[in-house]
Amino acid sequence: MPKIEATSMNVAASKTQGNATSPQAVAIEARRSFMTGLGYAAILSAFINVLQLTVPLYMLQVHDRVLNSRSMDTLAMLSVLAAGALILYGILDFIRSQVFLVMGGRLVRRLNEPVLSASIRASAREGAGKAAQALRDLSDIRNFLTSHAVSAPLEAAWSPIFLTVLFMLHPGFGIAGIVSVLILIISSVAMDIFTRGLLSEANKANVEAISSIAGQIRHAEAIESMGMMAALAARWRVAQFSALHLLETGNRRGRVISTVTRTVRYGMQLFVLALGCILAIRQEISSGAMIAATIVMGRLLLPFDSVVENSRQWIMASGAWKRVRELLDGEGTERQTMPTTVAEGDLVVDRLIYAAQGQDVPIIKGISFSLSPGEVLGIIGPSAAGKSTLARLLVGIIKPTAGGVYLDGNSVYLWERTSFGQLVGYLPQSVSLLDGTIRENIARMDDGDPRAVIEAARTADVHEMIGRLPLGYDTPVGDARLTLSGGQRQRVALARCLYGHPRLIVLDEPNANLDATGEQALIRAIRSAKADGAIVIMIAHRPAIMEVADKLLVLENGRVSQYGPRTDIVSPMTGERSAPKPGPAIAQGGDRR
Ligand SMILES: Nc1ncnc2c1ncn2[C@@H]1O[C@H](COP(=O)(O)OP(=O)(O)OP(=O)(O)O)[C@@H](O)[C@H]1O
Repeated sequence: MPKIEATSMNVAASKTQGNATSPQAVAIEARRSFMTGLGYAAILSAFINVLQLTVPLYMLQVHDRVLNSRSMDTLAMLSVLAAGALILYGILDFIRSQVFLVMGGRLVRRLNEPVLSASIRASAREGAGKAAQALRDLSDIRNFLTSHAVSAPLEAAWSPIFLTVLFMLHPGFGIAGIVSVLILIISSVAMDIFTRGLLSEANKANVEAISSIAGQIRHAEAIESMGMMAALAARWRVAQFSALHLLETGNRRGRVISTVTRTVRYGMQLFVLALGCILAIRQEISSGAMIAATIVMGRLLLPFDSVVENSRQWIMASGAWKRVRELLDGEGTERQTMPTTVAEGDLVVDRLIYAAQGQDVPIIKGISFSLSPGEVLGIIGPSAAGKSTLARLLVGIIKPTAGGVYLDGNSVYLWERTSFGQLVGYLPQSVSLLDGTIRENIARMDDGDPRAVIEAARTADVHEMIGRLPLGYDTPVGDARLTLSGGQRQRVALARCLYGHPRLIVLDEPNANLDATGEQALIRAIRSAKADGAIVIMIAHRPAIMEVADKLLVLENGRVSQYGPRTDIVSPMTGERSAPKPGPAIAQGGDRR
């Protein structure tokens, strides 16, 4: 999504740009706020656990006091107390659920925009489709925080309350409780050891498989027309197979452990009942104590069982959080946060070198040139010479490995993105419109001033075409809709590029889909931008539009082979030489790899 990056069309992302908080700081703050919420929930859980003793204590009292004394007053008083305690329990349980709800909502609200911006940037940088996964991860984390799985460990942490009550009822119950808890803790550790790795791998494989297929589905026309469906389905099966295999193995192991755990839990409850029975027969405890101990034992073991049962959700949620953190940590704080909205000066490309991540051989191998406002530069060269990479460097999407691109003295890469977007128009090689109306697309996904929208459309010579559409400027467009032809899309994208009189315009093959009329309109648009004082850089294979260029730069294998006034350059396309002249030194800085 390079064009989004370059023109900062994303309103949501843009709003985070203005404040100085780094994505990492937001993530740390979100985590801290989560831990604070967890602290409150833990305190509430202590009271909730105490109040869970209401039913066993009520039973104990009814059995031991009311049945012996046959006192209705005592029963009424105990019932009122128990009802009050249960109401309080309900209220606290509700408040605890709200704490998790608020925590989940707050976490998502805080991280939504940084994660969206980071996803867009990661996609622009690395073409990483899986960056979009982070947004799904955030939603999964929120769902996890509102599920029961999250509170189980907090309840388990307060198990000493129940153990104390069991010891008070009889030491035998207490010892049975400790043994049961130890067995369940061993179960949950075993669960973690035997399933965590598999489930994390399965989750990772699944995320990668879905990201990859989601990317392929976008090319539905090619898949359908050229019968690639079967081959694609086979690849999908293979990708899914490995994820499913890991998932099934992990789940099977988990199922065995949780079945054993549950059986142990029920067994220990029965044991406590039998023990209570023996103690009651020996008259060491009352029958009420026997029943109360059974219930307390059930309450003691339930959260441990729940921890084992829900461990998969914990593993998935921690995987999701890890991916979100990695995305935000990879963001870096290298962009400036101060908006700069003025750029009256030259564009200077200074000894620019760019090597893709993990590649030793640079794509751009030391380029230098400069352009003044009102100058138009045409970049030509064979396929894979590095023209589009240079265009992406010129609009600050990717970070130079060495050297830099400066507009009015400011680095285009470091520039705060929203203000930079207002000064820049970029038409990427593969044009895509965003989901929204034509008006919104031209106005860079804002409502935009209608006069400015129409002015940009007129300059791109697309105003009349839009007028003939059923809904005019309100016509919905986007990659998913086939409302416009390739040429029409390119011209709407050109209008978006020209919107707001940008100072720097970079056009990557702007005439690729245009007919002769469209090409003439494009030439008029470039002349108008030039007259307006903009710096225009255009990349083209077809020579027709180069007539509007003041200078030409011939790029070959990442190096400038010729640079100078248009009339002096030998065209690699036609082989014509207007006025022979060697490429000037300014066009050949940096190293020569
Ligand atoms: N992210 C990347 N990782 C690795 N190699 C890359 C990356 N981006 C571009 N390249 C390589 O850099 C070279 C230049 O690519 P680029 O798209 O800039 O060429 P181009 O001159 O615009 O080509 P064309 O005229 O065909 O569009 C190509 O060999 C391409 O494979």
